[in-house]
Amino acid sequence: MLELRNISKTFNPGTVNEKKALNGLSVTLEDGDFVTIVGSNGAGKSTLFNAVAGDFYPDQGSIRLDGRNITYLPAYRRSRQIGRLFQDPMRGTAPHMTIEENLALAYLRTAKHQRAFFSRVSKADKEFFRTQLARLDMGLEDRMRQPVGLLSGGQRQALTLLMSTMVPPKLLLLDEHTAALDPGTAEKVLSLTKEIVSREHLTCMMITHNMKNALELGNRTFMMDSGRIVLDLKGEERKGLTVEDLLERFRTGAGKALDNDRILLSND
Ligand SMILES: Nc1ncnc2c1ncn2[C@@H]1O[C@H](COP(=O)(O)OP(=O)(O)OP(=O)(O)O)[C@@H](O)[C@H]1O
Repeated sequence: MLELRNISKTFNPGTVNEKKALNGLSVTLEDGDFVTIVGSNGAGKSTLFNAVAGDFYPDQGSIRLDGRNITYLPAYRRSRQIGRLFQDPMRGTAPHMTIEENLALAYLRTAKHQRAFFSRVSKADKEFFRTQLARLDMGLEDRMRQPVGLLSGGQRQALTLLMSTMVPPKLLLLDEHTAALDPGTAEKVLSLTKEIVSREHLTCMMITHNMKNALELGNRTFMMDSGRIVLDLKGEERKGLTVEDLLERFRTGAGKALDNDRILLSND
């Protein structure tokens, strides 16, 4: 589904601030892979997502999505096939528009349902939105005419998740999408994530600083350091691993201890 070949990206080349954020990274994701990603501070996790989403073009290497070379495809054209959630629940939704209008925008802009005018949201579309919202189990189906700005962070993040997956994307990128939520809400949004990814059979990558989540969710875990994937754990090798095992494997793979202040500060 996703094939990255020898991707490199250096920021501020030739200056004192030069930083090699991605360093010849190669990996292939199979259809339906749900990969959790952990790593040290500045390992290149978000940069990897930025490269895949097309926020910049890599200095070298190639990116293929579902067999198509998208290395130099502009971000706005990839966004129809790649869903993305960020840590900040305020990103991804328009606060002054209603829940229904936000859903309609997300729905109508996808290739399959692309229609010229917003006014063409049909009664059937609205009913579809209502059913989808009810699945979130947050009562949002009864608040469809309310502006999104009135929702809590967790409700907004759940809505963004719905907007990104209502028409299943080829790839879903989750960049610490529950890190800014309180523990109870984070758990709820994570369980929704699990449910949607499994129901829609999505191919998904999720960056997390929660090592337990990294092992419990998905079928595969990448550990990143210095712009590379130093460990790619799946199948039997991944089963039964504890957080301590994971830290030890990282130490062996990267030749140093995992250095991430968010992991160290979290009580998870
Ligand atoms: N646009 C940019 N300009 C300059 N440097 C950048 C840019 N984006 C990222 N970097 C640098 O590239 C390196 C990788 O950053 P990235 O945000 O991908 O790390 P990360 O693994 O997501 O880290 P963290 O867990 O700390 O969020 C860091 O040293 C960062 O400062």
